Amino acid sequence: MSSLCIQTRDLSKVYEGKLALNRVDLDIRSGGVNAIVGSNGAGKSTLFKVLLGMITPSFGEATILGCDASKLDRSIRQKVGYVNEEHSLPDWMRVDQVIAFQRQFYPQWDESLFASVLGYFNVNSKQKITSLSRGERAGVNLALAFAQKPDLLILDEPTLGLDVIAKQSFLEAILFTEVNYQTTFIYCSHQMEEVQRVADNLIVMEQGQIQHNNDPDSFSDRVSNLIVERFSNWQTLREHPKVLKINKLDDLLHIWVLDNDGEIESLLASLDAQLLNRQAANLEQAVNAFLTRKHSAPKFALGEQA
Ligand SMILES: Nc1ncnc2c1ncn2[C@@H]1O[C@H](COP(=O)(O)OP(=O)(O)OP(=O)(O)O)[C@@H](O)[C@H]1O
Repeated sequence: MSSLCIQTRDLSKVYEGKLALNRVDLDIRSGGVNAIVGSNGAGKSTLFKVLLGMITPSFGEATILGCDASKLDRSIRQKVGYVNEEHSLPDWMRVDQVIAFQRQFYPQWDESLFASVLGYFNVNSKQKITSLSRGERAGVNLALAFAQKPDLLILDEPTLGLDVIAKQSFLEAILFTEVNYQTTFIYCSHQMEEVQRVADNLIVMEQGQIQHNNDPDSFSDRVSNLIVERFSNWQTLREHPKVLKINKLDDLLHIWVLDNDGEIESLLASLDAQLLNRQAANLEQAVNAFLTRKHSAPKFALGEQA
């Protein structure tokens, strides 16, 4: 059995009365690619910041590579890479100066890995960081993180702003590094096709809690789509805890159900609704339906009457 690279118990973070992490118990095994998905504000970045010792939890515990996250020493920090969503870099430096600066802190620094990742971006090493485009800045940041050859690489929305080719290369770099250097990846993304392609494990966060921590297929298997003819009081189904979302399509309703055990079918029969089809969800549909359930929404959607 492989060891755990992350373990949290009862981990909670409250910001000025706002609960961002709600008693999170999370185990992540060493090795493999772990994708974290969740709505905006679900607590993904907060979780990363606690794990990296950048903020202190309100209560509970977090361990990273066997060490208390609030007491990480240099030897552990050298084994952990982090790329934040802003791709923050020292704007006043040139690219080659940033490389020289970073390299000295990482004994495992791999120049050829740096060059391979950065090779997908048209970056001149004499350029000032401030002159880089958003995608180029992301490219430099990712190349720096990969070149450190960390045991654990945490990436917060790494592909935001990358073009299609750069995105593809980034995914290939993840797979290459994972296989060749046994790096554990934890990255959050809103792009399900990416997650489908690279993730061995899927962590779904909702309102500061972990709702799934297992392989992506087992999550898709939990969601099914019941297609029924539209009936008069269908809106009442929206309140059912197993109903994630209902789409109206012409005279049909697509009812997305979590952990379907036949209860919704029985309910439909009692309402004289005709079930036309039952379909399995793919990963994108499953995540989309799941996150709709508790997603913030205005009292009246755009175009609806108050
Ligand atoms: N410094 C802060 N002060 C107050 N509230 C905060 C602070 N940082 C985050 N929050 C709140 O905590 C919650 C979780 O935020 P977090 O950034 O962790 O979410 P996220 O899942 O990373 O979201 P996104 O996908 O939009 O990046 C949000 O409701 C956010 O408004």
